[in-house]
Amino acid sequence: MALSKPNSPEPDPFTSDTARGTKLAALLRKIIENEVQNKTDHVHAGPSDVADDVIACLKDLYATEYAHVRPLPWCEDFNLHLGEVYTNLQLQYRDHRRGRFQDTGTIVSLGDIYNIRPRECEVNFRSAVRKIRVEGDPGIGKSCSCQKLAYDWSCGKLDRFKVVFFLQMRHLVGKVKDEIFEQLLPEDTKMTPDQLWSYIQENQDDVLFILDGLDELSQTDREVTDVVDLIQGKILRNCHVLVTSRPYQCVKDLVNCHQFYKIVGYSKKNSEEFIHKYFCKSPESGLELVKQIRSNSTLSEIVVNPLNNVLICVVWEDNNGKLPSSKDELYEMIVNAVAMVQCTKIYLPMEGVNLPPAMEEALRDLGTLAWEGLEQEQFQFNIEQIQSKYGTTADNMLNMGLLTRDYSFSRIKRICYCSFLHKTIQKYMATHYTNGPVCRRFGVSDGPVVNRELIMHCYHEYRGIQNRLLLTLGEDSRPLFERFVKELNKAQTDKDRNLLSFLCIIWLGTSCAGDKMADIVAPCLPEHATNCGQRGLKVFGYDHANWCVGLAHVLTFQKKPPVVDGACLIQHLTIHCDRIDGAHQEKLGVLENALSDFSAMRSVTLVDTIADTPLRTFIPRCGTELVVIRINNYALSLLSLLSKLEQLSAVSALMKDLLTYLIKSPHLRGESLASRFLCPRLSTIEHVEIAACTVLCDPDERDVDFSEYDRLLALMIAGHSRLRSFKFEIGSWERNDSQARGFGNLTATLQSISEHARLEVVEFELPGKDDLDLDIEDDEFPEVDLVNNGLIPAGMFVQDETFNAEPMVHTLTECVKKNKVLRTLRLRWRISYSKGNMNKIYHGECSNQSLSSLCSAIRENTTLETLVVDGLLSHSECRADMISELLRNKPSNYKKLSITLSDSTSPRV
Ligand SMILES: Nc1ncnc2c1ncn2[C@@H]1O[C@H](COP(=O)(O)OP(=O)(O)OP(=O)(O)O)[C@@H](O)[C@H]1O
Repeated sequence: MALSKPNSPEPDPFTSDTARGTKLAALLRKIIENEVQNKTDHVHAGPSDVADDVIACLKDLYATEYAHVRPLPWCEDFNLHLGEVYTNLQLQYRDHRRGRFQDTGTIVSLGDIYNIRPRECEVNFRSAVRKIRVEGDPGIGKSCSCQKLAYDWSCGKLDRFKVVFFLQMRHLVGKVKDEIFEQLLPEDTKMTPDQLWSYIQENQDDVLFILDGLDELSQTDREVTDVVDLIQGKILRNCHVLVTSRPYQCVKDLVNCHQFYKIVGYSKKNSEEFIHKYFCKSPESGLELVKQIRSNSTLSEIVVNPLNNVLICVVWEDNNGKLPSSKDELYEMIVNAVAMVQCTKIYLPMEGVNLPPAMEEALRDLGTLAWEGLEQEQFQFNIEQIQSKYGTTADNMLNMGLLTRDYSFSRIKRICYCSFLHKTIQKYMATHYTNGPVCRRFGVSDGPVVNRELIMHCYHEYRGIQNRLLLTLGEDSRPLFERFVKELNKAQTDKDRNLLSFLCIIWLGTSCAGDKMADIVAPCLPEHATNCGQRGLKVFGYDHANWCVGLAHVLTFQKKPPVVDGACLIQHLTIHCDRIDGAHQEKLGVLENALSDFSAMRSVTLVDTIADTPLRTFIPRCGTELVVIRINNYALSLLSLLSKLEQLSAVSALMKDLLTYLIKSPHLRGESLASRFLCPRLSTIEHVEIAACTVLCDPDERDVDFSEYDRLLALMIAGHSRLRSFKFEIGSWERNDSQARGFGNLTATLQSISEHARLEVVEFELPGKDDLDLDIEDDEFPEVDLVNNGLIPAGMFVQDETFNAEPMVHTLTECVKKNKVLRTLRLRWRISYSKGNMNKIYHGECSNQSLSSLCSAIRENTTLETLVVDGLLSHSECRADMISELLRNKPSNYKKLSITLSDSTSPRV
């Protein structure tokens, strides 16, 4: 370390002093000489001597002040010594290659991470591990573990490091170099910040920085500090850093850390061990508490969290064996106890068992403070601001004990601030002690009717805040959801009910604990769920994905028996697919999982499926009777529709394969097994409707012959053995390739229909022409002449194509002969001209003999009630006569019988 030389002595100002001044001069000289001597001593002390001084100061600090935790910071005399109460925790290690957390076994405190003796082959690897990230939920013991690590070092248990700096991120306001002095060292430290920094630079491998609570570093401080550079190795790259934060926070800053641990709290054994340590002076009481906790599953879960565990001990101790059954109840008891103590202190008489109004008011204002803090992710509050905002109530708020007063760590600029004694208590206060602010951001009011306008306004105006709040509160937003349900029950019209249920599901999907709160919302939702936005509500894109997640939570809850008596299940689903962004694959996966075995869903309507809409996500594998696919606003790509159809049949094809496999496996006693378990899971879809206004060919894809559709339609019909009705409607074909045939040849489909045992209604409505998008040369199609000759309307080109309808007429005949369940069969090929396009119009041809066979089959069929065949065959005198003859002697079972021929006088090119 480079040390500067002492300055040469200044000329003596006192040599010619008068006698009166001689005494004073001598005194001053002595002072100056002492000062110079001090400086010289200091400068002559070696670097390691002064470093030893810093190390001694740090060890002293960690062994005294930092050796205690104060679980209830408002109780100054309630300190627990780490050496007595620290209890092992469970840590998990994240395997970088697999990306999953695994139990660590031997690592039960942060010190163990450094004390593991590396195997020889790992030495190099371990020395490269310098930046360690530790995450954990609130109250799980991150700070406590950091304190213990520093404490252990002060006791000589971590001698692998010469120096350990423990910095709390919420107090960090400047560069690390200065913060070490601000937070940790006394004013008379023998080193300057620059000297200590040089020492650290020269001894990097021997220095450990413990950085606690990176998530608590404010945005403003983040801009001035270099702590993130330290974590990322941009400065002091060979120093060791252990940094803690709450889960999923500051991910970007921490992503390159070499190792990643998660603290998951106490094991059952640890939590009991802590209780015994806590009650070491009254072991029977500890034993009784352990017994009570063991018999209460909610409490057993709660005490995994060390903060909750110590609070339960306190409540148990203070309440003579009365125990809360949930975290909310526990906090309620604590808050009550704290408020009561305050009343006693300030001689405020209780009103029976109730708190006096002044104290109630203070609690409500604390709720408001808590809420406003959460809204801005603020956990520390300026005391002066509280005093000026809350006036006379401020004293009670500040002194009650729910807020801890603290000074900023800086010893130079001391600011007094306060914070809730724990962040989870801030959340609890925000949701329990305020009727106003939280609900107000969601438009939920105390009025007797739903204020629809207000709810929509809040959604538009405060969606960001709503989002943040739901994420921050987690399961603590239960009371908020209870309010939503109250509002839902107030709804008098379907419009209001639909709006509120839609938003409730979105909010559930936004919350990080939506799965745990679905029980509140699910019983009150209507039977029909849809993500169709309400008039006037502009739904944010990501909220459709949140809605999918929320719906998944509701369905998962509704699947579990026993569902609340009288509560209805969601039975109909309408999804506007174009609003769900395919980028949210993960969220769609959550819905697919929940929906796949949800047997109560009777109908699914998919509106405006787009190219990447996965049908399987939205159609349960069992129970659903009706599937409707309706494309209103989009011209659908041909191949996309093909793939949709394939998926739809794949659902049941898979089941069929499984069934066949089981039936063929004698050792499984397949048949009975299959009928008991698999048959009910076989596709239960009874009705399918697919309607698209326009089918387009993707410019990059090849056009496909209609026979490709025919094959898939046939497959689908055969795959859905319980199908009772099938409707398929396409407005128009738009094609690039004039060679590919668009006319609906339904040979395979009709074959499949004729063999189907249940199908009663089949309706096809298809275009009898293609709209071809061709580059038409003027001389090839002299439009003007045609128009002038009055053959076609202006701007339209028509090309006729003859189509061999013989096979289709034959299969139709077979179908009408064979099938005895079909009641309605409509096959329509419409021709409507569109301006400006080249139209290729199909004219079906077949022999008179085939048509005659069809007419006979129609006459002999006794089960059909409606038969319409429209535009399949082109006009000829003979065909027209045969059909008139049939219609004149219409058999009595037909309510409607109609066969029309396409117009032979269509304009010709
Ligand atoms: N290992 C432990 N042994 C004994 N008590 C513990 C332990 N860990 C935590 N505690 C108790 O739980 C309380 C809360 O723990 P701590 O403050 O470390 O949580 P945290 O994870 O840092 O929370 P936050 O994220 O809110 O800062 C401590 O004050 C202490 O009383």
